[in-house]
This record gives sequence, C-alpha cells and structure tokens, in this order.
Amino acid sequence: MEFESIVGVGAKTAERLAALDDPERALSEGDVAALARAPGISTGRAAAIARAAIRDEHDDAGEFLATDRAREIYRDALSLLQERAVTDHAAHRLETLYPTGSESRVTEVREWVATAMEREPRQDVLDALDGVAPLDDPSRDRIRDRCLATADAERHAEAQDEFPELSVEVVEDARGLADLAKGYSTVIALDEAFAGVDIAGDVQVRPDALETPEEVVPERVLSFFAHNRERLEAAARVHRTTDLDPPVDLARLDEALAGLTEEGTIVGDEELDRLGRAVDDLDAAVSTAESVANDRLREAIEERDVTIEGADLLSLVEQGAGVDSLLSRELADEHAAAIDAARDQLVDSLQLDTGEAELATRAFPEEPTFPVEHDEGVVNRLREDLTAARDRRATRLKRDLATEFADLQAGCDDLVGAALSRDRELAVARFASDFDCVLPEFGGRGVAVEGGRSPLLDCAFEDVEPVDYAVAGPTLLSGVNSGGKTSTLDLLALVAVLAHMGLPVPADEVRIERYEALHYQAKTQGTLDAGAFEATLREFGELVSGGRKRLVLVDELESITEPGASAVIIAGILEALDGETTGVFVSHLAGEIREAAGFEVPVDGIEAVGLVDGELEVERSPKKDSLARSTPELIVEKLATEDATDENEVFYERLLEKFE
Ligand SMILES: Nc1ncnc2c1ncn2[C@@H]1O[C@H](COP(=O)(O)OP(=O)(O)OP(=O)(O)O)[C@@H](O)[C@H]1O
Repeated sequence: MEFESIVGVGAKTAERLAALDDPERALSEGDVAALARAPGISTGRAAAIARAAIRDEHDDAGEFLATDRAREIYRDALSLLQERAVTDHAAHRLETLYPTGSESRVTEVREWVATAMEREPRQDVLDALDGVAPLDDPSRDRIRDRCLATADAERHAEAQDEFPELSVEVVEDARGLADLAKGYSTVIALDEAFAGVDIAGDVQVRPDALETPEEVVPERVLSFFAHNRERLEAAARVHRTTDLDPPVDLARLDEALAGLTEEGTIVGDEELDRLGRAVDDLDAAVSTAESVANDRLREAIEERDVTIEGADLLSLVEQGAGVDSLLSRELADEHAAAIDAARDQLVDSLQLDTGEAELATRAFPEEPTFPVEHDEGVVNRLREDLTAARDRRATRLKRDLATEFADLQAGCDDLVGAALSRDRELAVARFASDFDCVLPEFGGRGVAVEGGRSPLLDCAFEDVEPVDYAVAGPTLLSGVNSGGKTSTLDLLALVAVLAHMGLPVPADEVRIERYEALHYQAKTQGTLDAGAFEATLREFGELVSGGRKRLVLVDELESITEPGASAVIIAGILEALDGETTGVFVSHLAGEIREAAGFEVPVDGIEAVGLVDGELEVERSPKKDSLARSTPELIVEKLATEDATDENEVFYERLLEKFE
C-alpha cells in the first residue's frame, strides 16, 4: 500500500508506519491503537491517519466541520461516546467515527450502529470487558542453552531474523557442530546435509526449524501466553457472558493456561514436580538418611556387650584391623539393617522410581563403617540423572504446551478482537440508551427535530426539556434572554454532527438533509476590533460563495460591531445565502434585520409564557413565524396588566405601546 497517497501522510510518517507489523491491516481496520505503536506517532495523530485512510477509501475529500465551534461539538459528542467504552482500545477506535458528507461512509457506519444498538450492555459483560486489551509481545529474553547452526549464509540471515533470542552460528562441517555441542546443551542444525552425523551431545538436525518456531523456542509462545493471560481470560469471560461465538475452544484454552505459571514455566505436572523436588531436596535427604543409619547403629552398639576372645583381639590388632572389622564380625546384621534403613529413607523421602532407587541404594555402600557415610560420587551421579530427567521432561512438556498454544494463537487474537469490538458496540448501545436516541432519517430540506434533548446542556439529562424544531432555508431565531437560543443551535449542530457520523441522535425523531459541511459560528465575546471584524466578514464571504451543501448556524453575530451596522451585515449574509441553504441566525435584532433585508426573512421565536416568582417560564421549542417578545417587554406587560395602580397605569400602557 502506498501510505503517502493518504492525505496528510508524508514521507516521514509513511516510514514510521512501515515499521509496524502489519500497517495495512491497522489502516484498513482503523486500528488506532496499533497505528499509535509506530515510533513517534501519538494516539491523536494515529486517529487522524485512520480517519484519512477511511476518507481515502470513500473518496471523501471535504472537511465537514467548517468552524471551531463545529469541531468543539464533534469533540464533545465523541467524548460522550468514548466515555461509554470500557477499554482504552475501544475508546481510541471510536475516534475513527467522524462526520462526513460521504453517503457510503455514513451508510457503512449506520449498518454497524443498527446492530450495535441491539446489544444489551449488561453489567457482567462490562465487568468482564474491564480486563481486555489487545495482545502484545513481551520482550524476548535471550536463550543461552541452545543455538542454531548452518553452513548457508542466506539461511543464517533468515534464522537470525526469525530467532532473535538465539545465537545463530555458521559451521563448515561436522567438526564445527561438535565444537558447538561442547558449549551448548542443544545444537539445532538447519541443513539437511548434517543428517546422520554422529556427534556427542544433543545435536538435532531440523531443516524445518524456521517453520516450527514453537518447537525450537517454545519459551516464546509460552511467555506470550503468560504475559497476555489476564487479557485472554477476560476476553474468554466476555464470550461466556454474551452471545458471542468463541473463535477458539475456551475449555482447551483454560486447560492450556492452567499449565503455565506467570513466568512462562510449566505447572501441574506431578512427575515434573517430583523430579524438581528430588533435585532440590537431594542433599538434605542424603544427610537425613545418613543420620537415620547412624542413630540406629549407635543404638545397636550401645545395647550390645561385645565379648571378644583375647587371641582374636590380638590377631585383629596384629593385622592392623580397625573397629570396622569388629563391626563386621560382631554387628553385621545390625549394620546391614542400618544401611537398609538409610536407603529406604532416601528412596521414600525423594519418591524415587525403580531405576533411580537402584542408583540411590548405592549411595550407602554395604562395607561396614561407623559412622555410616554416603558415597559422594554416587550422590553426584544421582543428582545428574535426576536433573537431566527433570530438564528432559520440562523441555518435552514445554514443547507440547507450546505446540498447543501455537494452535490456539490465531483463535486467541480473534477472541480478543471480538471482545474489543463488542466494547465499541456496547459504547454505542449505552450512548443510545442513556440519551434516548434514534437513528435519524436523511432527506428533505433543512432539519426537523422532534423531542430533541441535548446531553451537552449544563444540567442533568433528565432535567433537559424536549425541543421540537423544524427549520429549512435562511431563518432568524429570536427569543427571550436565557430562553435557550444557543442551546437550540447546539442541539441542531449536535444532531447534524451525530447524523453525519452515522450515529443515533438524542431525539424522538429526526429528519435531516444530507449536508457536506457544518458552519457553526459561536457567539463572539464583545465587540471585535477592526482586524478581527474584517477576518470574520471574510469568513462569511467565503461561506456564501462556497458551493458545498452546508448547514449554517450563527449565534448573535450582532455583537461583532455596533447594532445598526450588524443588522445590515446579517441581512446581507442572509440574502447571499441562496434560498436553498438552511441557516439559523440567532439574533436580538430580528426586527431590524428584517427591515434591512431585501426579502421576507422568516423569524422563529423562543417565547416566555410568563413570569413565575420573578423567573421567566419559557417554552423551549421555538414558535414558527413568531418574533419573540423580549424580556423587558414581558415585564412591562406584566406591570401594565397585573400590578398597575390608578397613578402609574398610563405610564405602563404607554411603555407597552412603544414596544409594538
Ligand atoms: N431544553 C432545555 N431544557 C432545560 N434547560 C434548558 C434548555 N435550553 C436551555 N436551558 C437552560 O437555559 C440556560 C440558557 O440557555 P441558552 O444560553 O441557550 O439561552 P440563550 O437564549 O441563548 O441566552 P442568551 O439570551 O443569553 O443568549 C441554559 O444554561 C440551560 O440551563
């Protein structure tokens, strides 16, 4: 794949992406976490690259979010969704959702979303998801007891690539192999030509070694599984608590994992445990056995009165014989019994098998001595035999388990992948259910929202009052102070962004025109200086001349300059937006703008229905074709109708007339 063909990916980024294991897969699947593993690529950058790759695929050149406020609304919407993902990985992957005018992209996401919304976000599934993360490779420890050998330079290079944890040596001939066998416990020759050579030591000829890494370096796959155990167990739990069909036999995986310690060594094999204990306890067992024999013998000697004829004693002394001969003559049976006891003690305490026991008995020779002493040479041989048996068994078990894991590995990748993808789906399901969402319908002109409730408001979602608002073409939105004009624009923007991301929207029903861009101009804080005013006007100049189909939302543009000029400018912009473009302009100057405009600009209004305890009671849904009365007007009306006395009635009445 030509990475540089993706918009925004230059030569340097392309080179960084190429360092990944499988960048094509990461790009085509929008795997942000995998892309962020490339050197020097942050998660944010990875998300942007993934989005650019999707854009590329859908021939989607345009940027939907045309202003800062539009981008803010997108960020807020995305955060609400990401907060509902359990794993960081799923949260990152959700960044690949972005608003677009590309119908094919929106349709693709909507199909996925429709299934996602059916998922049930049960607590046990969310708990299980907590431990899931993509499988990753632990650092590989160098293995020093084995080496590979070949006479072929090309194979040498291949083997070095495949087995970075092993030494790979070049050998000319069998002599070279024999030299290596002196330094390594195992030498694995890669060339068929070495088959049949007779060399002392563990020299194996394995021309297939490169294809069976799990047999050559079982430690690799074992440490991979030991390292990823918790993620795998969590992913297995996700499958057990949902309707997901496991891509791997979970019982088999459980069993394989049960045979592995956290360090990647084997557990649960009785024979290996026995051999390990025998090696570890050998010295202590020999010394106990020796004590047993000596205690018995001492007891026997103490209990015995030894009578010896003077002539015999003389002959023994003349022969220079020691007490041993006396022992053998007088206490032969007791000595034999003591040696038997020592041998039994050694064999029993180390649980030795018949072959090992045969050697172990020789550790206590029959020649009568006191005190009884073990034969260190025999004990050393026993130690070597037991150690070799233990290591052989461990190697065989490791290799068997590694082969089993190698068989399960592809399924395990899918197991984790499926759990993470369920997390993304559940984030959408929770978003939809937390904010009572529906999938919007595309079509018609403008936007029509029924029962829309914005989760971006500064109050608890259950306190948000539903808003109905349908708007098409250029429109002014008037309304009382703090009536909810800005919140209505936010709701329209949010609905437009979510709909064009392919996501459900927080409303009972929404129909929306398919747009290519959202131009949302936030309220300016205070009057702009000449330069900023010029820049803002320029932006509108570009906006009105742009050919793309866009939704235009503008909040109180009048604050950019003095009211008289503002009304004229806004009127001009409304005129320039051809009648086809839906543009909602919030303004307190609706009357003035209307007068300045060369056409009958529709004005909708958010109205106060009254004053309750000094607080305005507001009807949040804008009323069509209605210039909302201002708050001062409402207060004057209240004074004129409810509180007027004979003296001030005329004053209030006159004030009220001035508003009309
Ligand atoms: N649909 C709604 N449900 C509940 N509360 C709302 C709703 N819309 C707005 N509000 C509340 O009213 C407050 C004022 O809303 P908003 O800022 O949108 O009004 P405004 O008409 O734009 O005000 P201003 O006249 O100052 O521009 C919000 O902070 C919010 O608490």
